[in-house]
Amino acid sequence: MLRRRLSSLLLRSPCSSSAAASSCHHQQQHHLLLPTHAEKPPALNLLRLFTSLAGTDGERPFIAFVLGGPGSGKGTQCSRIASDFGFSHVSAGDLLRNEIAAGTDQGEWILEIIREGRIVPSEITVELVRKAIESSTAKRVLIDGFPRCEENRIAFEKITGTEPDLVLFFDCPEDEMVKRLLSRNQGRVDDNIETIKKRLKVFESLNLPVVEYYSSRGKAHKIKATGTEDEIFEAVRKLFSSLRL
Ligand SMILES: Nc1ncnc2c1ncn2[C@@H]1O[C@H](COP(=O)(O)OP(=O)(O)O)[C@@H](O)[C@H]1O
Ligand SMILES: O=c1ccn([C@@H]2O[C@H](COP(=O)(O)OP(=O)(O)O)[C@@H](O)[C@H]2O)c(=O)[nH]1
Ligand SMILES: [Mg+2]
Repeated sequence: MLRRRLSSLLLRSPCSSSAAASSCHHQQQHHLLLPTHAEKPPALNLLRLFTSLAGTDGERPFIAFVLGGPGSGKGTQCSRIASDFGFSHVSAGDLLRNEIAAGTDQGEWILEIIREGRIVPSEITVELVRKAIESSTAKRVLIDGFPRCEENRIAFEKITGTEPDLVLFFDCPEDEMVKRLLSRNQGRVDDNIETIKKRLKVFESLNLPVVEYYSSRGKAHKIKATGTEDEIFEAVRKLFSSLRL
């Protein structure tokens, strides 16, 4: 059943759901990132694969993707994992907000996508994430809030030639996520009820399939994301303590 759903997901266009259709309106221009099985990664990217994710000792860092709905507590728990387990914390959302803060045309365009709760094209995010991993000196890296959809995942894996070692999934009920986002108070353009509703739809239709994909490969670990921050971190700590890092 899961396999049937996965294969149908992988066979169809990565942005074919209604929520995705609007999120990937630049799909035509990004044909190189689409997951046609016959397609080979561009030579330049293949070259990068051997240089960009390797540290000075020639090994890439341990990579954990941290996923969960908006407001599920990804950022909060990532900070704690980073300080207790020596991870570098790369937040894809923060990387995009840095682009906005830089005041470029591209930043303005990203702002509109975020304001509408849509997903920024992989071409931009994968490069930001790749550069952040490359410039980190840490041996362990958390990628918070990425990949957001199958297209992101496939583009990342193609361009970097690597898969995450672990995927953490914070499982949180929608009403709790909405409550947390409405009281986050960070002045974010997307923490309003209209955008939150769209983000929840995008999460369910596009991000959950990524979690299912990694579940089917035995890489995803689900953490119950309700309760206090401390309670949730206890479950996280157990998992990370059991890893051979
Ligand atoms: N366990 C928790 N209980 C209540 N509020 C929480 C909990 N974890 C995080 N929060 C708060 O909820 C909001 C969203 O958390 P955040 O870590 O930013 O989530 P995400 O990165 O998944 O959107 C923040 O204001 C944060 O302080
Ligand atoms: O890989 C990513 C990460 C984030 N976003 C955009 O940035 C917003 C905020 O992401 P962030 O992870 O900061 O939100 P959170 O889930 O933490 O509330 C998302 O809704 C998307 O519009 C994106 O397009 N691609
Ligand atoms: Mg966050």
